[in-house]
Amino acid sequence: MHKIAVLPGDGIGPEVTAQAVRVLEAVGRRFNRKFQFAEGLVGGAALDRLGHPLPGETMDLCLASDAILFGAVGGPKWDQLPARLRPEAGGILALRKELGLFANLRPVKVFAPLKNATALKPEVVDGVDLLIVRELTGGLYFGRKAREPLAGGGFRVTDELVYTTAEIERIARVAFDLARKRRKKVTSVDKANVLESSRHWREVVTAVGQEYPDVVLEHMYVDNCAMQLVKNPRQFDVLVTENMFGDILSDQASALGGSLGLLASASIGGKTGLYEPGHGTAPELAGRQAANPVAAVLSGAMLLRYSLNLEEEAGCIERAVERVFERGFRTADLMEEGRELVDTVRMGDLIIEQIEAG
Ligand SMILES: NC(=O)c1ccc[n+]([C@@H]2O[C@H](COP(=O)([O-])OP(=O)(O)OC[C@H]3O[C@@H](n4cnc5c(N)ncnc54)[C@H](O)[C@@H]3O)[C@@H](O)[C@H]2O)c1
Ligand SMILES: CC(C)[C@H](C(=O)O)[C@@H](O)C(=O)O
Ligand SMILES: [Mg+2]
Repeated sequence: MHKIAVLPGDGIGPEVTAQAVRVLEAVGRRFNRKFQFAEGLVGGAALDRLGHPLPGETMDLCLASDAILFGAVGGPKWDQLPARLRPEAGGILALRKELGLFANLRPVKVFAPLKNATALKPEVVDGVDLLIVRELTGGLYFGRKAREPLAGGGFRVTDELVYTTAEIERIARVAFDLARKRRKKVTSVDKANVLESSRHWREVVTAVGQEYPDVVLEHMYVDNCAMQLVKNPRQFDVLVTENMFGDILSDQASALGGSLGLLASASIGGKTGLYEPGHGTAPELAGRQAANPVAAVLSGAMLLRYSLNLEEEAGCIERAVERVFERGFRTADLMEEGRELVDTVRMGDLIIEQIEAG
């Protein structure tokens, strides 16, 4: 029996998470695995009901589970609150930190049937298969923050970017270990021409790289990387980078696949892995079953792979998704002429159908 905590959150979070749960149930039936799902409140939904974006009972549920399936949190309703009450800082960021989830894996693999769905030329994105390893519990997000009023009016505002050697070493090892199982190349992305933290990042990643002589290491400035991602994305295998750089580059890289609605992620390194789509709550789509649930569904596949060690089951979900695209079904974000438009629930149905067909 595998215990999975389900934290749907806000906006489209509950809609896409519902499909991910249904798909996991279908995989359970097909492979005779028992998954026990237990839902918890998080984000704005938790704040409205229980007064905190990460209530103690949700934390307890996460700690008592084998893995966590997370939707998305936040929205305009809660944007003006102080940080500790905001669904983002007080909810998902606090949860990642509490659980020690320092490594965030965000794969971007372009599905062959979708190579015309991007704004880029199909020959640029065809065959892209890269993995962003984003440091998740340090860097610019978690340094000292301040807002000090100035005598003459206005403020002096601060966000510090802090890393220790050990924090850089451990994320570098995750990247090199994963590269070993892939095409054996790591691109470390930094801003070492300007930032002291990046200068040290580069030294430490280089030193860790010596332990992996079979893996090619290159360093790239983040501004150049943003450009290279759209110009020649096939050059990349594993990218490893600071928290905020990884946040930005991963949304950008998702567009190679056609939509942010395809970007799955795994946050690992602590006791319990957390799996969430890379996108947010998309308030403009919420309540309409218009969102693409594939990022959430593929995050479920990553949960099977990284927390439960069920590789065959994970692969089954990934193949089912690809097959549904081959058959010409598209949610609105990926819609092209000559394809069939489906809503969130129908996309879930089609993936399940494919899993059941074997
Ligand atoms: N992990 C999280 O909980 C998380 C992640 C990102 C943003 N957010 C929050 O979500 C809220 C909205 O932020 P935003 O608009 O900048 O980012 P967003 O990711 O919600 O949306 C960005 C764009 O992508 C589209 N999109 C996102 N997910 C989609 C899906 N599954 N299918 C189809 N289209 C999809 C949206 O329609 C929008 O055009 C904010 O409160 C933000 O803080 C939360
Ligand atoms: C909601 C926000 C705090 C979050 C982040 O920046 O990590 C999101 O953008 C993501 O990419 O998971
Ligand atoms: Mg983001």
